[in-house]
Amino acid sequence: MSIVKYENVEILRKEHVVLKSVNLTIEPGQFTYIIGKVGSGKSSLLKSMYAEIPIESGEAKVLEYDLTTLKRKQIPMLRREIGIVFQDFQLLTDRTVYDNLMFVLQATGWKDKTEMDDRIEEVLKEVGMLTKSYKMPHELSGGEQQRIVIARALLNKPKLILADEPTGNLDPDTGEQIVRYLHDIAKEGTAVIMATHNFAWLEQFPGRLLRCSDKHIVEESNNEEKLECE
Ligand SMILES: Nc1ncnc2c1ncn2[C@@H]1O[C@H](COP(=O)(O)OP(=O)(O)OP(=O)(O)O)[C@@H](O)[C@H]1O
Repeated sequence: MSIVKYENVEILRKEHVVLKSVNLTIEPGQFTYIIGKVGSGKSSLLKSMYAEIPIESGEAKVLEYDLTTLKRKQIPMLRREIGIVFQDFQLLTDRTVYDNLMFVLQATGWKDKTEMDDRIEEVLKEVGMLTKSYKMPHELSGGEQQRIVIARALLNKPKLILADEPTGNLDPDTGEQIVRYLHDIAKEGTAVIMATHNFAWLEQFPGRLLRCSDKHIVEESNNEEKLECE
């Protein structure tokens, strides 16, 4: 089963067409970059995938959910299966890393305390942040916070991760580490879609390249071998 299947989709923001005739299929384990100018629709495309923006026309499926008929009460179920790494979903500043992660587990129906602790430990280990679980977010650097955001996105073993400019505010080395984590996650079978302005990453972390341009999604390359950048 494809992770995302869009056919002839149109995406509007306040009655203004942002993207049209979007035909896009994302398969498990695919690592996809979305590039394009400021305001070209990268975030809007990703937001449509977690039902933040409605799909006005066309056919759109994400995992087993049909976005065109999705009921409001199904949205949390869909989001539980997607890891979201977005500026709009920062860590809660009033609680520790551990409590941030626990909050998500509780909100998504986990009950067994030992299982919850084990899962928190696993995801923190995965992003190299095991020793930071009792830190408050403000005690962490931007890169460390972003790693925790990724750990949080991994909690429910998502089949899809949507990341919007995950390296935006980071220095190049820390940014590289973040892309490396996401790329490794894709190698283990999770589809990752990452909007970015910096597609130089492609050299180091091969993937599929889509461009938002002139209200369309253009496939620049679908070759996961090492690619030449512009
Ligand atoms: N909340 C909103 N309400 C109405 N229009 C919006 C909203 N957010 C974005 N838009 C419009 O939708 C279009 C696409 O914006 P979007 O944020 O998807 O672009 P982007 O490619 O992600 O840009 P950036 O590189 O700046 O993140 C722009 O014309 C923008 O003005």
